[in-house]
Amino acid sequence: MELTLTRPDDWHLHLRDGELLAAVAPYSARHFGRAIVMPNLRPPITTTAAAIAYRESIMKVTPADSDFNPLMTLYLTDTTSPSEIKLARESGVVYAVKLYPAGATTNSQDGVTDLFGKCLPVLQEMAVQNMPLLIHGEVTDPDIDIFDRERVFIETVLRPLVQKLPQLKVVMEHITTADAVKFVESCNEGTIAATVTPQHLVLNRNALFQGGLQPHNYCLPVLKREMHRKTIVSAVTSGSTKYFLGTDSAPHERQRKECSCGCAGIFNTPVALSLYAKLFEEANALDKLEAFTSFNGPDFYGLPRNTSKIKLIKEPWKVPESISFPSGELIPMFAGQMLDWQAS
Ligand SMILES: NC(=O)N[C@@H](CC(=O)O)C(=O)O
Ligand SMILES: [Zn+2]
Ligand SMILES: [Zn+2]
Repeated sequence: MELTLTRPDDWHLHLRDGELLAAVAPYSARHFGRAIVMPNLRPPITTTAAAIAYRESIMKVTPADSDFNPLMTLYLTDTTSPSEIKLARESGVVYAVKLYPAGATTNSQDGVTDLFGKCLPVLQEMAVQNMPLLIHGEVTDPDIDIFDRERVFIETVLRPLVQKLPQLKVVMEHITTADAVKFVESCNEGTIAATVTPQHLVLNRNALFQGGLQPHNYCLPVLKREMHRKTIVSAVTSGSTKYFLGTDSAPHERQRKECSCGCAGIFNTPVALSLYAKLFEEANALDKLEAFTSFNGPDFYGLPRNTSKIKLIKEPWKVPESISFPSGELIPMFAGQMLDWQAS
């Protein structure tokens, strides 16, 4: 079997910098037309000037024969100014602003400590500039069970935010719960949307402990119960335009995953399209795959859909065991396993 799709975009991607950037960028450029590039570097990308410089370093390692277009984001802090949002909009390079609650995930230590107390003027300016807010939607209170942090964030931050600023475009990134699906369904189309990763569609939390601790299945928000996975699968395969592809591919060098306190993040770019296709096939919804991978994202961002195509062929292939780069190696999601769909 063979499918031809409009070239997909990745609306949530970590490209990192330095050697890691050079190692992973070609994998994204091979399959995706554009990607929303996350700003959680050290130091984070908090200004338009830094975003422009970061984009140049991505372009330097993008293969010459690809027209991969990185769409940049700014990292929201307690001190981001409304004028920075104006600069970002005028740059034509920055397409969104990312909210990391301080302490919620990898490199979020410079994130926001009090969204309504510190960031309202910036959020208002974003609504005026039609600049989407992308959210890592988890509370950081250590007393809240880690499996409940998304649900509590929806109740305490997201719903009040949408009520206060109904004009602001919001993407709830990497949704993991039935609560998130219910929230997105209750909101206006075109204003609130969600990205969904391959891992949250094909794995539940058992995958963290299958036969022993599995660090390469560890990401944030952490995998949830099967009930949540099933609800997310139904939502994305329903044909709703509110959901779109965002891999959240988040590479960490092998030793930083396989150690006594491993980093959160799954390097899934090499297998992402393959897994999305498998999932839609199993749900008997292959006819809805292209909207999820290639239409809903650009439509939400108000950008043109890609014009070039990509082929997905149902032919078994083996995921590499590891991918080396000069100072280390990366273990991709499903390393060494056989998958059905191949993208080319
Ligand atoms: N998803 C992850 O587990 N990690 C991401 C950060 C994020 O997207 O939350 C990373 O940058 O490593
Ligand atoms: Zn996140
Ligand atoms: Zn991410």
